[in-house]
Amino acid sequence: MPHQNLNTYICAGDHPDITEERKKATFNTDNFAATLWGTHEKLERRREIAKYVEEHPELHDPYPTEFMDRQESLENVTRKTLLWMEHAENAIDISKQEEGFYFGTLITGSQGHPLSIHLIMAIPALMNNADEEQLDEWLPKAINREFVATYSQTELGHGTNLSKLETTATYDPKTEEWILDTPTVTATKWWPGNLGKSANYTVVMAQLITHGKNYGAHPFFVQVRDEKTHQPLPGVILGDIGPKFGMNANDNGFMQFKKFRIPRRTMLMKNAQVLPDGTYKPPLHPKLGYSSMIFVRSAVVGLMSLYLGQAATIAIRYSVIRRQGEIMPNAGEVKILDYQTQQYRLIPQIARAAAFRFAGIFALEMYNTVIHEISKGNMDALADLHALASGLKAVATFQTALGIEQCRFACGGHGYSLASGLPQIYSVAVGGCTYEGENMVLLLQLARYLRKRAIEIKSGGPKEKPTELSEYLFKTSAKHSLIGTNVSSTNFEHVIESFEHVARRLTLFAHSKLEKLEQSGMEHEIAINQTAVPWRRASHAHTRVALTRIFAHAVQRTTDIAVKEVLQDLIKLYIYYEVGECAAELLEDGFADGHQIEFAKDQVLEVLEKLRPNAVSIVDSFDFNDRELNSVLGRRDGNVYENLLAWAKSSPLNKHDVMPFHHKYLGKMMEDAREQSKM
Ligand SMILES: CCCCCCCCCCCCCCCCCCCCCC(=O)SCCNC(=O)CCNC(=O)[C@H](O)C(C)(C)COP(=O)(O)OP(=O)(O)OC[C@H]1O[C@@H](n2cnc3c(N)ncnc32)[C@H](O)[C@@H]1OP(=O)(O)O
Ligand SMILES: Cc1cc2nc3c(=O)[nH]c(=O)nc-3n(C[C@H](O)[C@H](O)[C@H](O)COP(=O)(O)OP(=O)(O)OC[C@H]3O[C@@H](n4cnc5c(N)ncnc54)[C@H](O)[C@@H]3O)c2cc1C
Repeated sequence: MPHQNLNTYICAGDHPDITEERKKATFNTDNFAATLWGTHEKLERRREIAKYVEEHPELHDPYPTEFMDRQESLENVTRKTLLWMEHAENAIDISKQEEGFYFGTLITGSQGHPLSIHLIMAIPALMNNADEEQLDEWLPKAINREFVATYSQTELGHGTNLSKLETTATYDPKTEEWILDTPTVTATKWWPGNLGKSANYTVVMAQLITHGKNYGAHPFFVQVRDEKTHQPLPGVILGDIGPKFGMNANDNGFMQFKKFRIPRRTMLMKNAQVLPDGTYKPPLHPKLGYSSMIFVRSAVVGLMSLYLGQAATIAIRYSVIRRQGEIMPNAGEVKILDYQTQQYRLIPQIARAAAFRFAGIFALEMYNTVIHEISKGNMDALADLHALASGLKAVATFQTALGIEQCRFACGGHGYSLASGLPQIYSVAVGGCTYEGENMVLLLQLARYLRKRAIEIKSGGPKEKPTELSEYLFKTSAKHSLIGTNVSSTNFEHVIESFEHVARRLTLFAHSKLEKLEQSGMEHEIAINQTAVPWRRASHAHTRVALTRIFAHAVQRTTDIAVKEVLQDLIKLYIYYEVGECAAELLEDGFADGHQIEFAKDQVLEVLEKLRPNAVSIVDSFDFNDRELNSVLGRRDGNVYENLLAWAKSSPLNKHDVMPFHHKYLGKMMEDAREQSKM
């Protein structure tokens, strides 16, 4: 029997259709929100921070940013970023990263801001690559914002293949300086966020050459603009790369160096060093310089949960106030969420958002543990972390992008309007498929890891104790999948074991294909490329196992019984939906049969029906406020139509009833035509 008022958002003045939904909640939305955000205290802090932002109008946009041109939006977001920093001491506990991130997001929005890369990449890059003396010099200034830094790695000609970056840093022992140079057009740095106009310092990845030998790409910390005039320094050419698909409040830039000289100690020397005489000292691990990329990859998984959760919140709220068509003739128009197809499109997105939330927390915790171990000289877990972060980043960003598009489609015509907020969320989220390692490339990095495990399996077992998320690779499967034979609404172990079977089989399949090609005389690298598609499948399957295991642990740990019940419904949906996604792979070796796939599909429909009454309350539990959602369709009060009209009226085009150029063109055209017809 549903309880009254378990959804803590019920308010007078809300659209009656959305209030009716909230009254159906079977759980307390604050308790669910506390599970997602960590604790009740953290949830309370979110709300206090949001209230602070509401109460300070100077932190708001003067009018919708959708109506601004690029220069206006850059100026607006820069103004707000400064206010974010000024107000931080009053509004948040600045020692807590998540409070800073939330406060910043509420103020600056989702399209980027001038400190985006300074905070997300430049500071982590300094922390991971600068030695103690360098850190003492630069880190306090970076935190104090005495300069704005970015991270310049990608070039016009190369992004993925770091080994072929063309920017050079050639050491001159006579002056103890590096000479930075952009030898070709394709060596131009291209993409770094905030490099175009905002940043005056940057980490630069360049080929390190000393005594005539190239030691590969290494990080340098370089001043590129005058601290007073902000003009590019002589020998540095800088600019903005122009409008993009999204993130247009971010000035992604280009940069060229013309034999630009910088001191020896601008090379970041925590890992590798070059002595004054030019002697090169290699790092303990060749990939230590890539650590800040792993940080962002880990953080992006949680970020995707926010984007997908926001899109699902918008689409689900809208789907209960939008009425269109009838299910029973003459029974009145139904809420579009009552259509099974609408539920099938939207509710799995909530389940995925929850899965990415828990995986994001897991990945960042693992990152922190591994970096701590590295600081003690222990590199053992770096490869595991790189593999896991690569797989999770690739799968979460891809599925988030697809999921947001589903949410947009599900809102019909209004989803296509920027008033819905959905195109903006999509355009930002889909960037995650490319930045910080293109997804396919990252899945192939995970495949390298799986290949090593396949070799170990073939030679009798793991060389070292496998991680919790890879030990299944060394086990043997049951003869036949147990999907549907051990039906319990709360235990999905048998389904996860089926996913493990698929991942193990696809890994061994790709490996045996590779071996066969090699045995036929094909070179190893060519054979790797000839088996890349099977390896990609194995990587995706392995990541599915990780996502489901992490989700299942999180559900197990949940203590609030009513919340746990909803999470159990969500994981059930997540897991059986995934069975549908990998049905071909379960069937192709006969591990599962058609009845079992049919069973899983039925489970999806059954649990969708069960989740339907709780749908609004579940998205309410993500606890996004209207400022964060920036969506007329996703308004918490459900009053969509009058606000769509108000939004359209605020369009600058509607300042004039007649456009100033009307009589010059269309007016004249019609007038001329009328005159002519009289002749
Ligand atoms: C107030 C406070 C507020 C606080 C706020 C705090 C905020 C906090 C919240 C933050 C929210 C986030 C917001 C985001 C916003 C978006 C911003 C957008 C940013 C976008 C930035 C970028 O976009 S920046 C450029 C990234 N550009 C790449 O990402 C290139 C990819 N390209 C590669 O990454 C390499 O090119 C590639 C392929 C590995 C091959 O590298 P390669 O050729 O050197 O290596 P090989 O493939 O030959 O592999 C040789 C062996 O190295 C192993 N290995 C390789 N990598 C390894 C590694 N990392 N660690 C360990 N091991 C590694 C491998 O596993 C092999 O191991 P083995 O031999 O044992 O198999
Ligand atoms: C919004 C955004 C923000 C960014 N911010 C920054 C930043 O702050 N700093 C920075 O330095 N860079 C930044 N970048 C650049 C980004 O990191 C690169 O675009 C990304 O790493 C991909 O590299 P690429 O563009 O060279 O793509 P490519 O490598 O050229 O990829 C093109 C295609 O080739 C395929 N491909 C490439 N190599 C392989 C391979 N080995 N095997 C199989 N397929 C392959 C890819 O899968 C893809 O399909 C940003 C990019 C975006 C979109």
